[in-house]
Amino acid sequence: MENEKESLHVVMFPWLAMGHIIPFFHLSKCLAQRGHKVTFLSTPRNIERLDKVPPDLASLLHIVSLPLPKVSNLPDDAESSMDIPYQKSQFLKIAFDLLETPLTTFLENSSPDWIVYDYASHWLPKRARDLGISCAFFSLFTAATMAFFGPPWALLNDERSIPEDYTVVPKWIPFETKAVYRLHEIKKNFEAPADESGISDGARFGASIDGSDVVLFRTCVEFEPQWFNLVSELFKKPVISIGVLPPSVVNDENSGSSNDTTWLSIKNWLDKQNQDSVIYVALGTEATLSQKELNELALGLEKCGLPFFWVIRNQPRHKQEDSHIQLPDGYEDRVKNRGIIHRGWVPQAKILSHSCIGGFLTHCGWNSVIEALCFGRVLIMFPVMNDQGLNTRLLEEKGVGVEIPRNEKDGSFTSDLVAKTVKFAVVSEEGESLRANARRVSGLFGDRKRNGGLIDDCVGYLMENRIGKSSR
Ligand SMILES: O=c1ccn([C@@H]2O[C@H](COP(=O)(O)OP(=O)(O)O[C@H]3O[C@H](CO)[C@@H](O)[C@H](O)[C@H]3O)[C@@H](O)[C@H]2O)c(=O)[nH]1
Repeated sequence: MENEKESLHVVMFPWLAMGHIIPFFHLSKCLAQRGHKVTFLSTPRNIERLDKVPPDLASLLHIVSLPLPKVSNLPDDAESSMDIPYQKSQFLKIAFDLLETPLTTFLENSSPDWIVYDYASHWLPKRARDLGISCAFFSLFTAATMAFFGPPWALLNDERSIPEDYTVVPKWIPFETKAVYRLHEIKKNFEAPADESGISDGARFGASIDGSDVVLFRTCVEFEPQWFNLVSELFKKPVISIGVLPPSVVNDENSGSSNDTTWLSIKNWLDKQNQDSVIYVALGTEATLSQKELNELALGLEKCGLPFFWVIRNQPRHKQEDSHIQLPDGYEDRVKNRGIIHRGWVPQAKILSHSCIGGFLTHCGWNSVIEALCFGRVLIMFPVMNDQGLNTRLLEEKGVGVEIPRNEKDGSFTSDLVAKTVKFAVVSEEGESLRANARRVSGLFGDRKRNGGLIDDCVGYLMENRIGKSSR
């Protein structure tokens, strides 16, 4: 044990999506806070989008930029899923796969103890293993979602090939559950044909899990115990919960983040609203709406009569066909003072932490759900794609939110049902049990001590189980 280092060097390598880069960066800070060296790898434009490294962590947390190789059909400045329409995401994966060589060179030169990686880099475990580096696959998806996706053998063989296959409970789930996709949700996932990058997302997941030494989950085991036990069995390898990484909005106030001016003007409006009254509306960084869907959502918010703060993401600049999508004529004047439409990036966790927020109309991306439940906000659920439908089913079962009713096949919905669902969740007497459940769950999700303890345990595991434990 004489040569054993007392601290780790961990390399973090997320997929090129803000919903992945943000939690990888968050975990990086947690590791550095515990005295470990961390190298966070991403591409230049994504690195610019990150909050600054806190000065007290600068000596341990290093950001390294890997230029994204150019590929045809991918605009030069597109470096994350937020920059392109979903249908083009396979081209981003082609470029990402070309990072295999520069990443391997980096690993050869830096010899870290561990690399923590995401689902897209299916080639990474083999490269790391050849270099004697331990591999941790970091799941930014719930255990329920990962169990539904399946064990590596099912993923690698692309057991399911048509959307309908995903609307039934798979054979490897041994208990009753409603956690399946609706047809309209899974059809969206089929809009990015895998053959362009040569490998399906399922196979990427399969190889990433299969090649790992351990799977880390960003989840709360008490929230989904049955699912967590199931993934341990399905993956046939160590599976660890690192907790939910609750957002640290108080500390961020002093981080000098570029969001500060935006935040001050948003806070100014939020401060004027009554407690528990405002609907925060945001659909993450990837989901897009058709013109008809945008209209219905807008009219529903107008009809509900409650104050709202709606973040509308700038459509990807390269999505020509969407450039005409607009709010209904005169809408912003009609809802003026009661409804704020914000275009562009906002400090979402800070908004959700504000006491005026009475509910969150969300697409149910797992980061958004965690942020909302840390602050006990009831969910009005509007899943669009990816894992969002599966999250919605789990959250409905847990009684912390209600889904806006939609046609199962084509996803159509009405503004009247948007208004009715919002009012049910946020102000109705019948909705009180949902609100109480969401507040109760914040005791689990927002418990910093318990979540911090899980990171400590994870660090202990990484220290004990690195391949080159006593040789570096
Ligand atoms: O203006 C914005 C927009 C987003 N965010 C943050 O960006 C993250 C967005 O993540 P999420 O809510 O999970 O949505 P997506 O960006 O859509 O996330 C992708 O990644 C998630 C994690 O794998 C999946 O659950 C989603 O389905 C997938 O679309 C959250 O931390 C938000 O707080 C901001 O801070 N400000």
